Amino acid sequence: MANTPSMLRARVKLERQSAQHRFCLDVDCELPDSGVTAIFGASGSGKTTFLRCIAGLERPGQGEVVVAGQAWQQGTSFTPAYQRSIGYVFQEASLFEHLTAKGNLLFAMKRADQKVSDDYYQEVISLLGLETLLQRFPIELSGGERQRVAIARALLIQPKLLLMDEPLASLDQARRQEILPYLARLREVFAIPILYVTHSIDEIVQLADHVLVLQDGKQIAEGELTEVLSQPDLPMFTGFDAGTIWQGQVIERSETWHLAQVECAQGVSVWGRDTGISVGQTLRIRILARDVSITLEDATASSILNKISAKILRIDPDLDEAMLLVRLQCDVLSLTARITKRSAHELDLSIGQQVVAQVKSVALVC
Ligand SMILES: Nc1ncnc2c1ncn2[C@@H]1O[C@H](COP(=O)(O)OP(=O)(O)OP(=O)(O)O)[C@@H](O)[C@H]1O
Repeated sequence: MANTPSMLRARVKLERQSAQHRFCLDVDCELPDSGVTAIFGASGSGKTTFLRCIAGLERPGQGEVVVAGQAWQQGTSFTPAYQRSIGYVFQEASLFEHLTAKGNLLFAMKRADQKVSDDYYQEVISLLGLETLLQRFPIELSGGERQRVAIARALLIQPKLLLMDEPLASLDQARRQEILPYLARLREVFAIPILYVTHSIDEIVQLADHVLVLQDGKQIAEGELTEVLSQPDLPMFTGFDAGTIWQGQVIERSETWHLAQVECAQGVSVWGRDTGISVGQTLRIRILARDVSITLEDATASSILNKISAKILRIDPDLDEAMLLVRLQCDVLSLTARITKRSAHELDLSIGQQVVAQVKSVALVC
């Protein structure tokens, strides 16, 4: 079969057997060769093992790994890890402690397949905001700064593929928020495909274009971000975490109220908390079903700012016996409301009914 150079092809089967435990990874997927693909799943589902197979750090019994038209594993041929053009960023930035940040970067550049141009070096330094950190030793850097150096180091290898294994997991919430914009810019500026392992749905929403979901070593979903995160039958996106993702453009900011308005479809917009984003910028917003309520008519005296006309498409059971998931259509957008069975009964909700969905602005971050 001819390889499709535009896709990242990964078919890996690997079995681990110990006295107490058997684990089998069985993944067969074609991922986009650009943008960020999030590898998502519970602890122990095989995310790191999958990444290690792509990197050549594990040798699956059966497998095919083709990246940018190059077969790294196929039939009996297996390219060792050091010959694969990969940048790998781990949970903890493992920098050489005896070298400055710059020394660590120069060391990586020697490993690059091609000479690193001054322009590329400067672009990486400025993208990760490292100008003032270059002369410091790792011990003099914060966790977030160390991780930024580690990401720069991975980029300076000029890899064909960037693997990131929970790069923010060792950082506190403030440091994560500090690094996320760098990662978002990295996705925009460099055309390197990124496989990004994470447990965090928020990180996926902010960064990923594509998602691969693993459970017990098997892929249970794969596809475009909004499509996968809206699947009602995936256990990790149901119940308390059920939600929908809307993408839109900031059309107004209110400095008085610290709110921003995002238009997500013709005539469908929501107000959320303003984080300083500019008018005209596009962003994704995750609307959790538990932050959406339903009324039969537009209640004028309400604390809720977002009232959206909607039609009921489906009413599904929830993991919690007391709750229901009401699937709504708002123009071309879908939305889910998580309400009690009692409310659905008292409002006498039915499929096809026209209602008003109320979305709490306080729950939305723009
Ligand atoms: N070196 C090893 N030897 C034996 N079993 C291992 C080894 N590393 C991982 N495993 C097992 O393989 C399975 C997959 O582990 P893996 O680290 O890939 O999961 P993960 O989804 O990345 O988990 P986490 O989110 O906790 O990092 C688990 O059952 C784990 O216990």
